[in-house]
Amino acid sequence: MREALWDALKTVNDPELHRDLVSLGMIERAEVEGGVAHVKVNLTTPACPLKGKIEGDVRAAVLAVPGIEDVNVTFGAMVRPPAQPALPGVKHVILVGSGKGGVGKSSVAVNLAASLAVEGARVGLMDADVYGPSVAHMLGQGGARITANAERKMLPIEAHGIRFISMANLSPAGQALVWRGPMLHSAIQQFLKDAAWGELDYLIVDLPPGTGDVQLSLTQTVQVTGAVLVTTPQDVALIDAARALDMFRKASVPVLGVVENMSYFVAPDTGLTYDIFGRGGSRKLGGLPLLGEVPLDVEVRQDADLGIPAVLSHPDSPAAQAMRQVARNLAGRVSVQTLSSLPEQLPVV
Ligand SMILES: Nc1ncnc2c1ncn2[C@@H]1O[C@H](COP(=O)(O)OP(=O)(O)OP(=O)(O)O)[C@@H](O)[C@H]1O
Repeated sequence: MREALWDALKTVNDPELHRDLVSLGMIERAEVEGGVAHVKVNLTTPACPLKGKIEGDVRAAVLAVPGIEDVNVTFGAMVRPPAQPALPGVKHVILVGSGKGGVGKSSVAVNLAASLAVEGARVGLMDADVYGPSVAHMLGQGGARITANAERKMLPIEAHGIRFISMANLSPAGQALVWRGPMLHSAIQQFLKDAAWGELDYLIVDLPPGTGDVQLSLTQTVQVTGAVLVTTPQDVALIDAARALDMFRKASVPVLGVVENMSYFVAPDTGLTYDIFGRGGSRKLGGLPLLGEVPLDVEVRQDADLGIPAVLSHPDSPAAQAMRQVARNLAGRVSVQTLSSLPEQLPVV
């Protein structure tokens, strides 16, 4: 019976990886007791966007085995590291970039990090937007100061389940930075390598807008899993987003997808939808996977100013729901990219 159960599980494919759950090492436990099958699936990310589909497929395949009357499916999750992890203890470094400023890149980075943390992932957030660091403010920690541990490594600040480091927590408030390329390069290196990040599944990096020194430094300092491009749908933002896309491609950084922010607006009084910047415009960006369309929502702005990500303070709002879906889709893309480059038969984790 046990063998028949495993054979049935071999027929269930991960919908994105198009490989069966057994060869992907995702079945942690599969037993039959008194006609009831107990199956534990170890997902490749706690933020798996296809958990419901996988559960349905497992149930259907297992219940087709003669003698099995019921099935109990449980889930665990472990984010798989790439063949070469980004930093010791850090599995994936994900850059969040934009061509144009003010399109909501930091808002997306903060809400992405908070969403992944809510799903159960260990998440860090590095504010590499050294000219306009806003992450600390958006997490309600603008006044906090970074301290060092006994090994003289910077200790990330913890807020809302996220460990983060921002220049805003190092330099006196309100002072402009006038650093040039080499100084920026060493600051970025220190943020990455001289910080006690600990064990992280995802380190999200909020880049400055555009295509400059910081972006280059980052891609040269660590093995980056990929980048997310944030844009609004209007042409003037898309032109700059295309430049950022070109930069990532030249630096051999895979672009995992695009987030269309301020995609549309639903009037709270009438319920009418307005495509203020031309919803769907980001599809013009050369066939990149669309991770999600986030509406303009006054709560996103208010919550950022109050220092609590919208996905935490207004989880049911359409913008928060869209951000949560962006995070799941991103986590799915990271898993696909990581597992498609690994060998045929993977060990069970
Ligand atoms: N979906 C949204 N709905 C409403 N307001 C938003 C939304 N996204 C971002 N904002 C607001 O727009 C402004 C710019 O957002 P944010 O700072 O995240 O952009 P950015 O692209 O990181 O900017 P910069 O170029 O300064 O780094 C902020 O006031 C933010 O609260």
